Amino acid sequence: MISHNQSQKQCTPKRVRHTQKEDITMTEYIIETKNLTKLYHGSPAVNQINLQVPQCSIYGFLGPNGAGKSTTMKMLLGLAAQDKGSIQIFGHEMNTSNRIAILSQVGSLIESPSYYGNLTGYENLKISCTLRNLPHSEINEALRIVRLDNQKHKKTSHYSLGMKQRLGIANALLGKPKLLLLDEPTNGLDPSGIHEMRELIKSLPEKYGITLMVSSHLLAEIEQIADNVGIISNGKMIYQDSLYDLQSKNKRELLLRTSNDLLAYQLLIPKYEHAGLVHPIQQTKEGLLLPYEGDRSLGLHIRHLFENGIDLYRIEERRGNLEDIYLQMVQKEASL
Ligand SMILES: Nc1ncnc2c1ncn2[C@@H]1O[C@H](COP(=O)(O)OP(=O)(O)OP(=O)(O)O)[C@@H](O)[C@H]1O
Repeated sequence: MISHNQSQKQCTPKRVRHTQKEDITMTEYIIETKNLTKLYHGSPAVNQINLQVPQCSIYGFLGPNGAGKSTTMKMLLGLAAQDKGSIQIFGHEMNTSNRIAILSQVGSLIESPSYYGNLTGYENLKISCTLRNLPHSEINEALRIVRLDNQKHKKTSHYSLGMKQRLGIANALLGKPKLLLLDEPTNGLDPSGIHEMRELIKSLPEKYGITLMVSSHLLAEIEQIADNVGIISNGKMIYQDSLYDLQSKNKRELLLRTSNDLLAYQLLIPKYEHAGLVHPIQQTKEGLLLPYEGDRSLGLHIRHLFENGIDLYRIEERRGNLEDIYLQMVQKEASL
């Protein structure tokens, strides 16, 4: 059973700002790699990455297909040998003598789990406990955390894909790990399965003090669960910071809907062109998209429109599309 202590909130997720490295001690990173590199046939699948996963966070490891996410996770789990660089987990540099002890506190779901279909979820976990020399008493609590306790006596051949994935997480939770590595855990799930998985992942740091590293090729997925983000492309880490910092890269804009958008455009454009901006206003189906303005200059614009007989129906603050920023980063790396 996940112990009483572990069920209590042990830590709150830290939103570490990587721009303030001087404030961060080494032990605040539960995983830290230095120049971690993996070569396949002489070319790097993972190229000198310095991963920094803060304790009690959900670290979203984002990158397109083939970027090197699985290879990185496999190296962290000792399933693939690195060619260069070092891995530190729980503050200890991994080597042949401490690897097993460190990894005994790490749970993972790397590939789609396979089960004995004619056995129940409970029986499958029982086998896993026996093989890993873990007490069977942990099984019920792990099943409860992933909300499969009502389905534990069903054969796994009758489980949905979402249930199989959650059983995989229950299996990873056996042994009460402090760290969980999940490789694309929502792959192939339907919207309700994705929602359940997302809620489960989000609950783990606060409720059970578990740090998670979760990979995905979908920014929208990572955006909904992660505190910190690492973006990998072509084997290289091209961005690593808090999700908040990534989101703040989004430029703010204002959407204006007026009684006469064309005239409003003609009235406002000279004000921006005087300031030297090129194509500052976009005419869209929804209205005019303007650069973000402070209260005073926005007030002047509104008065100008009003004095020219234009009614203002709506002003909304908009953020640019984070997906575009992500794609630009990835495409820039791919073109180098
Ligand atoms: N065993 C292997 N032998 C040779 N090349 C490999 C091997 N495993 C992975 N690669 C290559 O390494 C690169 C990174 O693959 P990896 O599976 O780590 O990417 P990924 O980001 O996890 O992608 P996906 O989202 O598609 O799973 C790819 O070019 C892949 O073809």
